[in-house]
Amino acid sequence: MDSMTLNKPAQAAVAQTVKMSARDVKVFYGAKRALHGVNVDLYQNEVLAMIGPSGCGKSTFLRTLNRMNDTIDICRVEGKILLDGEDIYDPKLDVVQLRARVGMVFQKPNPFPKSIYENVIYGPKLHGLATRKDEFDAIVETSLKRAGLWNEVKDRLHEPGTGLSGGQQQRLCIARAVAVSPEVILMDEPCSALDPIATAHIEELIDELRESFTIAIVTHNMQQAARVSQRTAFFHLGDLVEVGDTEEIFTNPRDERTQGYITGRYG
Ligand SMILES: Nc1ncnc2c1ncn2[C@@H]1O[C@H](COP(=O)(O)OP(=O)(O)OP(=O)(O)O)[C@@H](O)[C@H]1O
Repeated sequence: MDSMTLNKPAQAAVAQTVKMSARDVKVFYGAKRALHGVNVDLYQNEVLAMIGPSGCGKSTFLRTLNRMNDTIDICRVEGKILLDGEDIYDPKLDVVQLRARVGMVFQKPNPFPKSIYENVIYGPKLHGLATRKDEFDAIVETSLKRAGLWNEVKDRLHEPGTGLSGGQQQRLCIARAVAVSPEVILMDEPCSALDPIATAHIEELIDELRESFTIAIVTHNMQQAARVSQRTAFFHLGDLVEVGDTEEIFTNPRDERTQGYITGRYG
């Protein structure tokens, strides 16, 4: 069912409200084609995991979803990416606004060299979401709470974000992403630079964030994909080979390439 009803509760993943759609998405770096025509929907209040061997195009695809590929000169995107049914590659579309609606968390925690407080209010300031100090204070508190970081930093909000541990920095980056109230959050291997405890913390957080956002996560870690996602997409050599319920993909994949990857035969 592709109803466009918004503000559904977490179990909406079952009802499958489509938030974003990729239609025959091809990506080229110069003459080289990195994606061969990807079709997939992202459902509201769902975590979609993207897995596959190195170089298969997972990150390239993730970056098409908020036009991060625009920053790469030789990169060209064909096909359609729809957000709430609207083409995000429409030339009239404001890319800064798009990235507020579709936020991103990167592999390496990358807080700005500013205070924890300034990191969180950076986006809201840029987008004019608040003007008064009490409004910014409220955004900082809510965002840090959502990112599971408030209790650890509430007494040192004006200390540098770069002084936090790696796991805390990544949660600060998540707080920075949620501070602008995005609808979709893209995560590109958000735990690969973190230890197992910090990783477990982020995974729990992803599950909580799903109640409010649509999440797409690229991961090399198949256990992580199995733990955090409701659906998984398997990419191979620029093709989206199959996408389905995570449990199904990991226990009963349809394609032998998926089977080969999840059983460790390659990748
Ligand atoms: N900026 C770029 N310029 C040229 N080619 C690129 C660029 N970024 C990616 N590619 C190529 O596109 C293909 C897909 O790369 P991509 O990084 O999307 O794969 P991936 O599945 O995310 O890999 P990994 O798991 O190693 O991060 C690869 O062949 C890669 O070399």
